[in-house]
Amino acid sequence: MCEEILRYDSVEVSFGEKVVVSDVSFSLRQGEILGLVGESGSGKSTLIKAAMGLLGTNGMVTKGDILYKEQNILDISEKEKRRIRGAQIGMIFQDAGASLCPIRTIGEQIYESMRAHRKISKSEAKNHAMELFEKLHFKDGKRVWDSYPFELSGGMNQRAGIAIAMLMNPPILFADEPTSALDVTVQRQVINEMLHLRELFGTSIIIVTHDLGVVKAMADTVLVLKDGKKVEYGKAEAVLNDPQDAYTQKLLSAVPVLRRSVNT
Ligand SMILES: Nc1ncnc2c1ncn2[C@@H]1O[C@H](COP(=O)(O)OP(=O)(O)OP(=O)(O)O)[C@@H](O)[C@H]1O
Repeated sequence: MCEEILRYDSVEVSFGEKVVVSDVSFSLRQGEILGLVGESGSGKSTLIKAAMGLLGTNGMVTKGDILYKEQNILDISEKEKRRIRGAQIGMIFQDAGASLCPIRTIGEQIYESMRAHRKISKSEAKNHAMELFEKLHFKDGKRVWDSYPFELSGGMNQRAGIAIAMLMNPPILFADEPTSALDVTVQRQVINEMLHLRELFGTSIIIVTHDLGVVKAMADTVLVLKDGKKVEYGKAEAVLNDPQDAYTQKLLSAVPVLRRSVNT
């Protein structure tokens, strides 16, 4: 069995007085893909933002622990948190294209995000990016490097966003609805790319989605959230094929067909 890399222990998150996530526990092993599902507002994003220290001014973890490699990351300084974000825990969002700066090329943005964590020259950053682009089967990596986000398709921007998140080779990747803004073909491509990253680097991934088709295609384990509480948690096969909870059964009734595949 692979080593445990992340553990949530009875985590409660509140915004002001309002508790939005309560008593959630789970663990993530090296190379594991965990699907975090539930309807809108169930607390999926809040749960992952809690580990990143990105709950904003009125949000905080009010109970429990979040352990990264056995260290409680709720106790560490803001400086240490910044060191973990990006380099240890990478993140990709629903619309990576929108979070890219529109007036700077992808290459400039890659260089800047790498330089924030280590001393590196622009040509070293470029070489590193080209290697990863190649591993991810980008057809024309040099063009992506030189392009502004508006010069690339939405799908290509999203793939570039994943590559940027992976350039520091973080052991954990949080992917928050990474495919929901994409059409089916690119969605498939992005799913395959994340599976490929896990194969190449042993990356552990938490994928937040309301789409159980994506979970079916990717996840080893599934955690179902409802109103901030865990309603079901276990091996993907068991949760998806034999859901015990009525809420999971309801979610499962609207699954589009998307089979597991590693071909690009
Ligand atoms: N900054 C905030 N201040 C106050 N309440 C918040 C804040 N962020 C989230 N919430 C509340 O926390 C709850 C969980 O929200 P969250 O965004 O985590 O849900 P989600 O499952 O990720 O939803 P979606 O699928 O729509 O992204 C919601 O009731 C939401 O209104």
